[in-house]
Amino acid sequence: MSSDTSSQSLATGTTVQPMIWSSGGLRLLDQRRLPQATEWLDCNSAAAVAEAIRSMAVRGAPAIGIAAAFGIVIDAQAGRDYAAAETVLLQSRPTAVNLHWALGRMRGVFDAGGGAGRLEAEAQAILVEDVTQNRRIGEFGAALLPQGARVLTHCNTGALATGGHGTALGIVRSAHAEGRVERVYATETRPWLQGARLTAWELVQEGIPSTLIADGAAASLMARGMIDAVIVGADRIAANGDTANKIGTYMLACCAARHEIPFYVAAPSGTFDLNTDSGAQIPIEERVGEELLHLAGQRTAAIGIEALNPVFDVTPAALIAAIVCEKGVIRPVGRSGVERVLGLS
Ligand SMILES: CSC[C@H]1O[C@H](OP(=O)(O)O)[C@H](O)[C@@H]1O
Repeated sequence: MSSDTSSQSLATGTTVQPMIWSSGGLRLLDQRRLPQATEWLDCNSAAAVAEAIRSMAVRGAPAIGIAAAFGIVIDAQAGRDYAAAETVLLQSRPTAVNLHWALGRMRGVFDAGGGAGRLEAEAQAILVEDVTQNRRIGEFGAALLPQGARVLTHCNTGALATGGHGTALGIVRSAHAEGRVERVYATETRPWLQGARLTAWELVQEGIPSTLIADGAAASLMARGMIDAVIVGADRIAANGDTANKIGTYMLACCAARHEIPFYVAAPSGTFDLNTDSGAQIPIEERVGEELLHLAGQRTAAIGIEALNPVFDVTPAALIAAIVCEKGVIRPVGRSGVERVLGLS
């Protein structure tokens, strides 16, 4: 394990790692336990990886895709049925298109006759490429920020949500390294608290000046002139630039527009779904209401109240100042810009 770990950390070049691959098994940092505890889940089947994704032990669009790719490798090495592994992984969560994108790459290797060894190489390539892409996103995104930027971000888009470095939080990391960031305001991101538990943990570890705020406080900070830019991640970007991301993102985009604050989306090209014309067709995951009625395992809501728990929403392209991907900055945001920057026109 230690040799694999060191080789992997050398490969990805990041300190915070949501997963460690050792031939025949995938170790996942259980993000449900952070920041209070650092516990690892050992997954020895595609089904176990799928359950880890479904239960959000591992989460974040790129990280979901990478974990699923290794789930395919585990079952291939064990001689289990390829289609069964692919199906159980595809069914784990509906919104993040990176899951479909990564499994599509693995399917391509398999259909071309690739065995377990080639599949393992493809999964490792997806992981290493993701970190490289995130660093490019960081460079492109940092250049958009003013000196002394005060940035608001939502959910967790850091190393924990990717193969390393992060997307929106990757821009923050890169901009901070250039001395461009004065402070990061992280929303707590109810109900799963990715901001309070995960983003805050990453920012504190990196020594980046940061402040946690309630989700409902974001608009007033904008109104008080405390925010220079909003940067969020994405789970699926439609062909016209409409973007699905953590619930509450659309609200932030509306408030940013009201206060003429640039609203940026950061995502690798594997988050774009050109088969989906607009945000109206993006499947939005609804999770059990129990997640809303409880906090840290304690019931908080009145007994008898019903709960509605969509965990993503869609921000129309018109509210997005730019989408930053590893191939460049898409601005204005629309179908032609998406196709041009992705090299499709
Ligand atoms: C780097 S994309 C991370 C993306 O995924 C999060 O959702 P979840 O924590 O439910 O997987 C959120 O939408 C982030 O923007």
